[in-house]
Amino acid sequence: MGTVGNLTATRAPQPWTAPKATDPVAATLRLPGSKSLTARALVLSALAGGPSTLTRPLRARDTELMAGGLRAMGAHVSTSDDQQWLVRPHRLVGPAHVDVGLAGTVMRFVPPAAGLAEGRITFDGDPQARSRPLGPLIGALRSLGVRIDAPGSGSLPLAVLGSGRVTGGEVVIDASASSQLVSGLLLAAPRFDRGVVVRHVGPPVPSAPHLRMTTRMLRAAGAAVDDTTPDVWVVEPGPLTGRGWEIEPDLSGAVPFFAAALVTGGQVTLGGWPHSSAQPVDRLRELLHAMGGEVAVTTDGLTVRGTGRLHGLDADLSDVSELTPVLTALAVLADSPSRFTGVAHIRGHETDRLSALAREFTAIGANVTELVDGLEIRPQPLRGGAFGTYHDHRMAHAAAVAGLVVDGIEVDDIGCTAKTMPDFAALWSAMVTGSS
Ligand SMILES: O=C(O)C1=C[C@@H](OP(=O)(O)O)[C@@H](O)[C@H](O)C1
Ligand SMILES: C=C(OP(=O)(O)O)C(=O)O
Repeated sequence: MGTVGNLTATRAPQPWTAPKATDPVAATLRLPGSKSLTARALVLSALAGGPSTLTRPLRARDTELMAGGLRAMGAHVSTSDDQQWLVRPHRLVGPAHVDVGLAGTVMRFVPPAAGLAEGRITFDGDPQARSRPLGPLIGALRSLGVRIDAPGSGSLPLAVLGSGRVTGGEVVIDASASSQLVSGLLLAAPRFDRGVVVRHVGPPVPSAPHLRMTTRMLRAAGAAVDDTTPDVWVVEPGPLTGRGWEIEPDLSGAVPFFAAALVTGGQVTLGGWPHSSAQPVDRLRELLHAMGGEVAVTTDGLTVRGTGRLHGLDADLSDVSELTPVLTALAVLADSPSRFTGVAHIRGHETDRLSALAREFTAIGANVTELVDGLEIRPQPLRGGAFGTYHDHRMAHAAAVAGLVVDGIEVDDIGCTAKTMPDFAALWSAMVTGSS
């Protein structure tokens, strides 16, 4: 295990030996709600004109921090019922402090909303959060009329000195480091005096499906949004309405479980899957199909079946970059090489994922080479050993997938999966032992 950056543990790391599968997995799972849908629903609800509910939200570190941040600024957010959270908007006021943890959603979605608060709202998070890109958002907010104190200029910590209103208008931003820089601006924009016109200039913006999720949810909350011109998003000023949000199961969180179906030649069904999804299920279907799996939506849910074959592939993963760690785990176990590109920006995710994946998989015998914007993987036999997570939940998922077929993969800190799925280890073990 290595270290990346200046890490300070906030809780005792919990080592975990990834369970090996003795049989093909066969499971029907109920997994928690989508992080991305829950985060957006919380922000839109806090900025709405009336109360909202979130049904089957994700309760995990990232979404608890989002609820906590909005609450600290004055919104009434009740999360006591696991099945339904209630948000009653209230005038947003400082002084308040928002702990962003390591959540990109909190650090990029809440500062634009804080511009609408009256008073000083401070933001900071885990040590690793200070290396995640924030500069373009700080610059954009300043040019939209928000006063910000940011000693690091491009990173946390920062303070938003809200005046209770944001002028808004036209802004140019380089959002190649994260789609969240745009999503954050758009989510608060209906409440800006002049709305917003966001124009991206720079290398491509990643994660297009997450931007479509943002515009879709804004429209569902009553906002007028035009995203017909590539790299330009227009949000008109106007009220947001409170409403009931049905949160879908988290597709990205389900992917390690689906990967288990491919690796073991088994079958995993994700129950509660909606007929029409805001998550990139078609892209996932293409990728898993190309790697040898079969994906079907039935009345039982979203089912992935392994065929006993696991192939490598060349793919641009920019649309689904958060899947890179688990797809890398599949690729190291495949029968042919893989090349993943288009994901330079994941060096700014929870950790530098390209470097962490190359280092940790190499340490257990794999041949994984870093590219500027991706990874090259040539399958060869693996061995057990320590696997470092760098506080990154998806590194832990990747290790768990490899551990299905490799004895003795020791994950240094399985607790980091609490970021998006506090029960990951228990759900995983239940699937592997056949008790789910
Ligand atoms: O808006 C969102 O909910 C997200 C957008 C994506 O961020 P990037 O565009 O930074 O990859 C994704 O990777 C992240 O997990 C969630
Ligand atoms: C990149 C991720 O998270 P965040 O929302 O913190 O950016 C992720 O969950 O893979």
